[in-house]
Amino acid sequence: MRSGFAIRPSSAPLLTADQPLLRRSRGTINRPIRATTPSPCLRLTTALAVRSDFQPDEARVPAALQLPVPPVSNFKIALCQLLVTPDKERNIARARKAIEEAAGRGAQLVLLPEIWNSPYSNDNFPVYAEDIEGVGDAAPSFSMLSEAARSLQITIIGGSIPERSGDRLYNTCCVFGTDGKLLGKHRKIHLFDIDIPGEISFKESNTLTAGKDATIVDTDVGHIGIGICHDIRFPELAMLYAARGAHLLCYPGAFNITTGSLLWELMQRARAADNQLFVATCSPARDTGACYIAWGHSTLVGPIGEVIAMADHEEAIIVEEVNYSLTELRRSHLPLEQQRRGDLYRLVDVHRLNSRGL
Ligand SMILES: NC(=O)CCC(=O)C(=O)O
Repeated sequence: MRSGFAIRPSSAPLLTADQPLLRRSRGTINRPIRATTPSPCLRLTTALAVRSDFQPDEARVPAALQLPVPPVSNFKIALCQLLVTPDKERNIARARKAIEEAAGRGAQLVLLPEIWNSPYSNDNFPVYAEDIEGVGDAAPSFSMLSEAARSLQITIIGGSIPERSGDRLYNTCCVFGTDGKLLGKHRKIHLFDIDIPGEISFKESNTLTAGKDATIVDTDVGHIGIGICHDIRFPELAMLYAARGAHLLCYPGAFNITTGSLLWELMQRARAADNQLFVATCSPARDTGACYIAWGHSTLVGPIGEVIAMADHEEAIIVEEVNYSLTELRRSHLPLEQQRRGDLYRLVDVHRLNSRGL
């Protein structure tokens, strides 16, 4: 272990590719529904009626895009669960070291936590914010990520940092390609405003402005839909990414210890299972002395909602394989896309509808 990060072996997938998806021996799955076979004529009528009613293509407006062939069939992803301190320089140096270690362990994609360069608080956001369109010293976190991606020739989803743009602040995730260029930028679209008396009260909207765009980035390791923490609670965003042909969803996130235990894993597994794709999350490590205590437990989830690897709450680097053939396999077992009821419900991708042909 070169850097002193705790490395936790990944837990085994709940199901592997050669295991049956559903248990066969119990329940009603294999039981005949009818005691008698209906006449061929009746069967044909039923089949036609079902087909014309279902309209699966219309359940996504515009219609879902075909899943593009990914540029790689499998690759290693690293989730760098970092301890965040008030010392910004230290945070940047520590993140750089973690990225290098992850690349040394074969990661082609590195994911960092939400707000990793600053303590997570409304007082600190303006102090640690960077103007990522500025040059040189204006954005040391941004510059480090770009340099690391280029020199290590990996893709980096740079967690998030407070971004200053004019007189506004955003919670922003920058994605860098293997040449160090910025491929895309996601500004958190669902701000985290919560008030559970006696437990937790936090209002990101006191200092931050919500982003206006869903962000899907075309990288060397596939089409990646980006959300930041609270964004994961909104299934529509993940569905929209899936309909735009995402291979993987990445959520830098800092759930808290009140909601984290019940919901952090559940949200990730639900987004993965709903959409039959991989979901990766990355949290800061837990610091019980901090004003906001992160839940930790950065996770990689596979396309039936199975946990492939999960950190505990201390600092750690998880390096794990993403194998896209599993996505194809799961979708062939259970073709949800063809079973949708466009006659009953629809998801409208407003931007794609308006811009036609995204
Ligand atoms: N930083 C966040 O968005 C936290 C979200 C969270 O904890 C939740 O319960 O939602």
